[in-house]
Amino acid sequence: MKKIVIIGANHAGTAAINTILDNYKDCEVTVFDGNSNISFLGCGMALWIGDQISGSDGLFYSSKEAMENKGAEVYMETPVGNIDFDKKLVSATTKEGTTVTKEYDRLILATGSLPIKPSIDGMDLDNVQFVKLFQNAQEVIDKLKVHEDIKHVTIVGAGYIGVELAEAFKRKGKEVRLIDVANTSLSGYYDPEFTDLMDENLRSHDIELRYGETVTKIEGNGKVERVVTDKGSYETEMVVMAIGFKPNNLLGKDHLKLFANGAYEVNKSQMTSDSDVYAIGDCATVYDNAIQDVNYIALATNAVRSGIVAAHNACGTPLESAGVQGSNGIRIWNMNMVSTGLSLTKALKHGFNAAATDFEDLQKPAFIEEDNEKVKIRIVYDLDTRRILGAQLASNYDISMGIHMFSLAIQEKLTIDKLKLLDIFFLPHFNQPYNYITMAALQAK
Ligand SMILES: Cc1cc2nc3c(=O)[nH]c(=O)nc-3n(C[C@H](O)[C@H](O)[C@H](O)COP(=O)(O)OP(=O)(O)OC[C@H]3O[C@@H](n4cnc5c(N)ncnc54)[C@H](O)[C@@H]3O)c2cc1C
Ligand SMILES: NC(=O)C1=CN([C@@H]2O[C@H](COP(=O)(O)OP(=O)(O)OC[C@H]3O[C@@H](n4cnc5c(N)ncnc54)[C@H](O)[C@@H]3O)[C@@H](O)[C@H]2O)C=CC1
Repeated sequence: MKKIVIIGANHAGTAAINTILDNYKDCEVTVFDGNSNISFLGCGMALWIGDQISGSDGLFYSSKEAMENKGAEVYMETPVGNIDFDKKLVSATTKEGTTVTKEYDRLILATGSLPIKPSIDGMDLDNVQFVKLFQNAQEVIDKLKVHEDIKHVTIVGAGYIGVELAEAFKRKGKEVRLIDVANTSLSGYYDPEFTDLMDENLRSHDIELRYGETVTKIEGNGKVERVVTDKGSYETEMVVMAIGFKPNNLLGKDHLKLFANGAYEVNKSQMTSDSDVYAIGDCATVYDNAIQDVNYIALATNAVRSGIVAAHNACGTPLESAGVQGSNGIRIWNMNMVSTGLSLTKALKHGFNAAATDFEDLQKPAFIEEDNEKVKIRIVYDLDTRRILGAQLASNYDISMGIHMFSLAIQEKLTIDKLKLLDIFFLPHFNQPYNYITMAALQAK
């Protein structure tokens, strides 16, 4: 029996565990997780806080029992404190204080990420919240219920979590302020032509936007009373920190090769610099097809795929990841935005001789008078190689499926010219004969 130990049983860990248990009967699987729950979908947090779903039950898709029923030995609330990589031993302490030591043939690290915590005064005041775990969301919801004096919430970080939570708190009837060091929301994913649309959307729902400001301290008397930035001081009763994740590399940082931000560097088989150790999900790097190099992109989708890849390799079936494009999407009130690969801003920063081709039109012919919305598209490409580097779409119409084609185009190194005469079907219920993808591609220089 091959002994496989998996540390971390959230999205990446669960995918690896299930892949092993479903496909390899000759493996002994031991799982450790420091938390009390498995597979919490953080993507549902804003929906839960904003009362758009009835509760948190549907936000889990696996459990200790489900894994045990398939044959795994699962230790919950049992953080691993030490790994002896030479002797291949993992040691953890249970909630009751017992030490469990397990030997491994292959180890899979799925320890995820931790929210970035700025070193500023006031971080330990009451009502300064982080939003990563199920328990974090529960705490926010409980506080809003109990403390009716929390009328104003300030969110630091206008990335994906910050923007989604701005809508959620507004739906809860709170006054909401969004602060970011960047000059727009979602600056890591979209160009200003798109983020301007989102900011207009946020402003029209009375979200106070404070961009280009750095929070220098949080003040209060036991609990939060105001946030102070390099440009002003603002009264508030709750501060939510959402300024990104850092990889949780605590267990392997002194033994394994690390990426610039501390993530475990892995090859396309998810193998680390120690050939018996794999790393998956938010604690590991990805191969980014847009820049054609190793990168760090923390997304649940990457976590799941990397878990599947590592599981097969750890059990002896060679399988390589196809790489990723960082495809992502967001819906705020009725506005949908999706992107993949590089924005023009990012492409230029990476040194590409990049250009963008834009087009805006109705989704369907103008004679369709109902359920027909404007769509804005941008395709980013390399003027030297003609390779497609990224795409962005925005609309009140659900254009989400459109981005997958661009994801594949980047993965397969397609040129913008190949897109110009691509066979795209037409039916007035869906689109136009001169549809915006063709039109944007035809206009490329
Ligand atoms: C609010 C929010 C919304 C999000 N929305 C989306 C979305 O819409 N789409 C998307 O693709 N992504 C989204 N993400 C990102 C996504 O949740 C992460 O990319 C994903 O959780 C990564 O999964 P993971 O299993 O690698 O790591 P994690 O989810 O961080 O899990 C790591 C696990 O390891 C355990 N662990 C850590 N250290 C130890 C130890 N020493 N011993 C034992 N166990 C340990 C932890 O308890 C945890 O269970 C969102 C994240 C948040 C917070
Ligand atoms: N829809 C989706 O796909 C979602 C994905 N996620 C993923 O989860 C991860 C974490 O999300 P976020 O925390 O929102 O990270 P993020 O990277 O999306 O956004 C962080 C934001 O914080 C800002 N920032 C950084 N330092 C700051 C500081 N000191 N003060 C003020 N602002 C600062 C950045 O400019 C950026 O806008 C990301 O990888 C994200 O992609 C999260 C939610 C939804």
